[in-house]
Amino acid sequence: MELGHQAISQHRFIKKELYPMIEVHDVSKSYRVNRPRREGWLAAVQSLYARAYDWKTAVSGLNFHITEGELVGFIGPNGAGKSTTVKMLSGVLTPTSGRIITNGIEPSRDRKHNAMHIGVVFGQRSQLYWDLPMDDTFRLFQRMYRIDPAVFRRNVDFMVELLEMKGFYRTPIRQLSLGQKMRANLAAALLHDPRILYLDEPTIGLDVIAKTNIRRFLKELNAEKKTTVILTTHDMDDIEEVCERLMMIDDGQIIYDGGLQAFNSQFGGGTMLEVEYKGCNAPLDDPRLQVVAHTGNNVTYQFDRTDISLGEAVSLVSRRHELRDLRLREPELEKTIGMIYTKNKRQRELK
Ligand SMILES: Nc1ncnc2c1ncn2[C@@H]1O[C@H](COP(=O)(O)OP(=O)(O)OP(=O)(O)O)[C@@H](O)[C@H]1O
Repeated sequence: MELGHQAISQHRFIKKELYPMIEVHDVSKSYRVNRPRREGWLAAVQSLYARAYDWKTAVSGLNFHITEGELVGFIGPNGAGKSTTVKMLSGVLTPTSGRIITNGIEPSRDRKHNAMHIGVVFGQRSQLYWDLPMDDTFRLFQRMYRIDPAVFRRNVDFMVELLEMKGFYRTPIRQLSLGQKMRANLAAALLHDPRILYLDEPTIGLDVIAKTNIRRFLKELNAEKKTTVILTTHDMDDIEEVCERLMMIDDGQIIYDGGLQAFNSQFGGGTMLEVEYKGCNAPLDDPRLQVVAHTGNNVTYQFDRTDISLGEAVSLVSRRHELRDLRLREPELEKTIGMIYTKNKRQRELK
C-alpha cells in the first residue's frame, strides 16, 4: 500500500455531460502567523515597531472537480486542511494562489451572489435565533434571500415532512434537543434551494437513530433536488452511508480522490467471502476469487468488487458445490483510514 503524498485520482463518477459545480485549480492557502518573540527587553521594544511573522501553509496544490449532484465525503486527520478548503470553497477565505469556481463564480470575489447558491451547516454553530421558533427565523430568511412565496412554502413543507419536524416547528430553538436543532439547521440552510450544501460534522453527538435520519435525509435531498453535498466528518459511517466519492486530505494535500468501493479494494484488501461447503473440499479456481484460507470444507475467498460483483461471486462459489453456510466481511473503512493516517504521520516524522 504505497500512498505517500501523491494524489491518486481514479475518480470514476465524473460524467462529462454533467455541470461542473466545483472547480479547484492548483489552490494553495497560507496563513500569516506571528513569529514567537525573542526574550529580553530589546526584543520587546523592537517588536512594538516591527512584528516578525512567518507563513504557515495549510493546503497546497489542490486540484479537483465536483460535478452537480455528487455526494462527496471529505476526510482527513486533525489539522489536515479540511476547514481551510471548505472555507475557501464557500467564499469565507480567499486562496493565496490558484483559482476556485463554484457554480460559475469565484466564491471569495462575489460573496453575495455566492451566498444565494450555497447552504452551510458547520457543526454545532447555528444560524437560528435561540429564542424564536424555527418558523419565525425561516420567514426572516425568506425575506433575506428573497425566496418566492410558493417556493418557500414548498421547501418548508418538504423539509418539515422529510425531517419529521411537525412536532417542534413552533417551539423556541433553545428548547430543542441536539438532534432536533441539527434538523432545524439543515432545513434553514436549504430554504433557498442552494445548489451546493457544505456540511461539517452533521451527526456529531447524535444518537444512532438521529444519525440515520440525517443520513437518509441527505440522500433523499440529493435524489430529489440534485443538490451537490460536500460532507466533512470524522464519522466513517456518515461516509459509508451517504457518499459515493471520497476525498482524503493529509498535511494539506489530497492523497486520495475516488470511489468508495475502489478505495476499499485498493487499501482495505478487498471483500472476504467465507463459505462452508457441504462435504466438498476443493476450492473454486477463478482468477478473480483469491483463496486466502482453506481448512476442510471451509474456504475463504477474497475479491475485488470492482472486478466481480457480490452476486456473481456468490453464484460462482455455489455453482458446482452446495453450500452449508456463507458469510461476508467487508473491509472496515475506519480501520483502513486509521492505518493510512498513521503511516503518513510516521513518514513525515522520519523526514
Ligand atoms: N487562522 C489560522 N492561522 C494560522 N494557522 C491556521 C489557521 N487556521 C488553520 N491553521 C493551520 O492550518 C492547518 C490546517 O488547518 P484546518 O483547520 O484547515 O484543518 P482541519 O483538517 O479542518 O482540522 P480539524 O479536523 O482539526 O478541524 C493546521 O496546521 C492549522 O493549525
